[in-house]
Amino acid sequence: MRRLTVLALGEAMVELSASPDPALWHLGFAGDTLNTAWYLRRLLPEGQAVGYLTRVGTGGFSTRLRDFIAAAGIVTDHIATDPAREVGLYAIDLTDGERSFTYWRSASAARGLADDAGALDRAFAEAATLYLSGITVAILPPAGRDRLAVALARASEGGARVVFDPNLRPRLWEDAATMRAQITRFAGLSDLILPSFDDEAAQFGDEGPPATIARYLDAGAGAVVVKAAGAPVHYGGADGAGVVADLPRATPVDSTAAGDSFNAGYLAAALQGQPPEAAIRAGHALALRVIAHRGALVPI
Ligand SMILES: O=C(O)C(=O)C[C@H](O)[C@H](O)COP(=O)(O)O
Repeated sequence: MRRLTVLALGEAMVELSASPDPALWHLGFAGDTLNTAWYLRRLLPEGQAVGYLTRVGTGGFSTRLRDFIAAAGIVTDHIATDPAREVGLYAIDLTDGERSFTYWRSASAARGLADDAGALDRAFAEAATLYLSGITVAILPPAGRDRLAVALARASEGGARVVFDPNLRPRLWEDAATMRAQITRFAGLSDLILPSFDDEAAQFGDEGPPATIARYLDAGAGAVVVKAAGAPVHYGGADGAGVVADLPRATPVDSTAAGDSFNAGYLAAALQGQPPEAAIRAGHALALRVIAHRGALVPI
């Protein structure tokens, strides 16, 4: 038995989200893979441990972030410290409930999360499922991406399952061609990919969700579930193929973390043995609750 049911890896940041009073901003903590880990911790049974792997600094905000993750019940043993750097920050701007982000993260400690190959191997050996995103890869220097790919391939050979959300953020990448090449590379190392159709269409030119599925299966992914913001969800690959069409829709208060929470709902259901269609419904139901509130992490 591996100690961790899921180990998520990536960057957690200080989050500023607007409040009804325009002069007041709410300060929280979030980051795409942390959001998924946070919801997973709430959805999985007590005995199934969820861990988070990142790097933080030594200052007050870093300490508070680490305490926040621990207080959520997430295992923090794989959070390393960089005495020379600090955690990043992002703010959510809302236009009719649709979110856009402003980042201050270019020198964050998390950019070094793959600096130590031995630490990656030791952490990955403890986890049954490894969860990462395109943002996890985007923030790394080229050598970090290579170390991460090697460690994931080794873990996969050792029996770990790799789950990847491409979470395409062109602004975080040096250029679009590198983004597409690296996303395709990490997709090829993954057992399950959870892309969002609008982003995939914009960056890869996919004509419909079946094209997204075909492209990622061609890249070497095991299975693909294409999120679609309330439109029918298509899935294909090793777990079977189909479309879930009759999903309820809602107007978001804040769409932040819709995708991250869908992933948590999907994974929690799949880890309890649910088939893809039931897992998709569980993911969608959680995302609907999350977009009814401001900020990425909302009480459920
Ligand atoms: O952009 C980043 O680096 C972040 O991690 C900030 C956000 O918390 C997530 O990106 C939300 O993700 P969505 O589910 O796509 O709304």
